[in-house]
Amino acid sequence: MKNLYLASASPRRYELLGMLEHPFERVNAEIEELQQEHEAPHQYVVRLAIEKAQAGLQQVSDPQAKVLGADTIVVVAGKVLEKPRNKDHFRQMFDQLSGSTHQVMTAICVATEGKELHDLVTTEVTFCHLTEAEVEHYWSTGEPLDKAGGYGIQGRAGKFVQQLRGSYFAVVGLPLYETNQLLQRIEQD
Ligand SMILES: Cc1cn([C@H]2C[C@H](O)[C@@H](COP(=O)(O)OP(=O)(O)OP(=O)(O)O)O2)c(=O)[nH]c1=O
Repeated sequence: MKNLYLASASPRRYELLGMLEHPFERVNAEIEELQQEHEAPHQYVVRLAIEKAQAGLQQVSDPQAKVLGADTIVVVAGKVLEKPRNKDHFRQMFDQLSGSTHQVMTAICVATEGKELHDLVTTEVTFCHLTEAEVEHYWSTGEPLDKAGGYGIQGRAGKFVQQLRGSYFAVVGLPLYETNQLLQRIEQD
């Protein structure tokens, strides 16, 4: 596959897309991430993935470009948890995550000149009950800062996960199977 671009600054997405073994370049796609009133979480995450792919497409001058955008959110009891702004915000988030099941939604979108395909992957994750000391310690590692829901399943938060139903890679930021399928479909259509 040629002319593939990844519209993401996420080091995780860069590494994961590399596993699909298609050569690609990175392109900048800064967009505003703000959930609108009355916008359901699944609509929100899909909209962001589409906006990232389209913003990336604007950046490249390649008419054959296929631009991949993705977005990940954590949803607890219907509410979206974004990246933690500070320690208090992080504590509030972990109050909800500790000892319960939440959803991680990752949307992906591939945009070309004139075509756009997207998909949504939802994974259920159950966290064990965490003590205040564990939550404090996890914050002090710095790992929560740049991650939706304030945790990295691929890192120190892996040990909090009692159960996962769905795609591990989608939780980390890029569902490998679904992304590969989307790239194949855009080639064929
Ligand atoms: C839940 C979870 C999220 N994350 C990460 C994936 C995403 O990088 C990030 C969610 O934020 P996003 O806004 O989806 O992505 P981003 O800002 O990191 O990068 P870009 O918009 O440029 O593509 O959280 C993990 O690494 N591990 C996890 O277990």
